[in-house]
Amino acid sequence: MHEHDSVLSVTAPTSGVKGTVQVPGDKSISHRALILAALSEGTSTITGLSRGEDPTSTRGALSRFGVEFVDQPDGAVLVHGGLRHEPVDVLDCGNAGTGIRLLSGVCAGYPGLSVLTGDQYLRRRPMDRVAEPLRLMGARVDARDGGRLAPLVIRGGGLSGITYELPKASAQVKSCLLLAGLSATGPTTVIEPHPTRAHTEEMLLAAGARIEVEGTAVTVHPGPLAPTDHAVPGDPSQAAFWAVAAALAGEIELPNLYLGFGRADFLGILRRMGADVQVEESTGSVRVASAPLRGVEITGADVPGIVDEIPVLAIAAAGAEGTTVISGADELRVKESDRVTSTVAMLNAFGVRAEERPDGMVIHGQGDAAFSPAQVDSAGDHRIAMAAAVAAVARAGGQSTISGWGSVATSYPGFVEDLVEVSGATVNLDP
Ligand SMILES: O=C(O)C1=C[C@@H](OP(=O)(O)O)[C@@H](O)[C@H](O)C1
Ligand SMILES: C=C(OP(=O)(O)O)C(=O)O
Repeated sequence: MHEHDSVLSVTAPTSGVKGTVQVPGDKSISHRALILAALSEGTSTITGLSRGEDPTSTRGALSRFGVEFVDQPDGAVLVHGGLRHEPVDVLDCGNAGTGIRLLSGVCAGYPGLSVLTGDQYLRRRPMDRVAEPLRLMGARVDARDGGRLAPLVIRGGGLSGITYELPKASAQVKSCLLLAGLSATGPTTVIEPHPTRAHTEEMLLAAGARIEVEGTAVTVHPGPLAPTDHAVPGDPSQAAFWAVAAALAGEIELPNLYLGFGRADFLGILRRMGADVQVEESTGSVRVASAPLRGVEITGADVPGIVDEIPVLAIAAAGAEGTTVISGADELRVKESDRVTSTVAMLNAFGVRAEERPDGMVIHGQGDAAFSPAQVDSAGDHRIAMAAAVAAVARAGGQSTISGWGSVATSYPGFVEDLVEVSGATVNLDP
């Protein structure tokens, strides 16, 4: 896997953005579709799968268990599921936090030895959040740095169900424990401090698992999964880049998005800022058009629903009138980069005044005033890179450069093509 060090130069026209973008298949749902299909005995079909490097790493990891994936000419993927043997090699999860944490649950449930690792960014992210509860279920889990960092070594099997209160809201940790719970003795209950995206419990239910949801408690009962056909809808967190570009300068249509629980809250934030947002729930279509924006307050209860969209929402805040204060967002510090630091550094590079706080940031919006063209370092983080590209085409005249552009391939390999299509920007990619 590359080290994500290419440089994108973007020279923005002054006409803003216009058009329709079909964003890639949802990354969260793609990881889960691959995992659930792999866990069921029989053949599942996945359509609309994200071709980003993150889900592709999950697919590669599952193939180490003997799961077969067959690409069809029409883009669908057939999955001949069933974990046939312990993984024959290290599971390289690449850049994907979702991949390594969900797969840890799978490995804990499988009676064999698994080693999970990832790239330099993933190896800095906390894994004790899954290691500790998996140990409580009876898995033997060891990891670097006193059990905190990947590589992780898991000796799975023989699990007992537990009731576990998550110390922090995390759909990844919830999902890890629910997946492990499929092969435990007795039920496993996960209690969340704030509700998070519900893909795992919804998709497990569709695959025949016994799932109970009561308030913020989700319980899974052990049992086999049935092969299922998964149609992956468009990724709302990728649509957020175009929604912010449109809110600042233009108009964009975004068809076929997942707008279910915990994923579309950025649209509510953009509305609160004053953007013109139209949603057609039945088709998952969203249309966003520019309007004068104003600063908003974002607090801890908002964060799980917009956790991945904050870097690009910060660009909207930078182009708004007034101050935006984001608090309760300390989880941003343990993503692909420290997104409090990298988002503030990106804003400052564009000439926008913004300061870090321990659990968030303060952004001094500059209303209609243009941003300065910038040299931005993505810090190896796809969302920082794409948010910077949005700032460049929506508000910064002249040429901006974004280093570490290669990280975008983890989630949105076709981003540059879509950027050129809707903005008419002149781009140059220096590998
Ligand atoms: O479950 C998921 O698919 C995800 C959960 C979130 O992470 P946390 O669970 O760490 O909050 C999110 O940031 C990530 O991009 C995808
Ligand atoms: C945090 C993200 O992903 P992950 O945790 O899967 O690396 C993301 O896509 O913004």
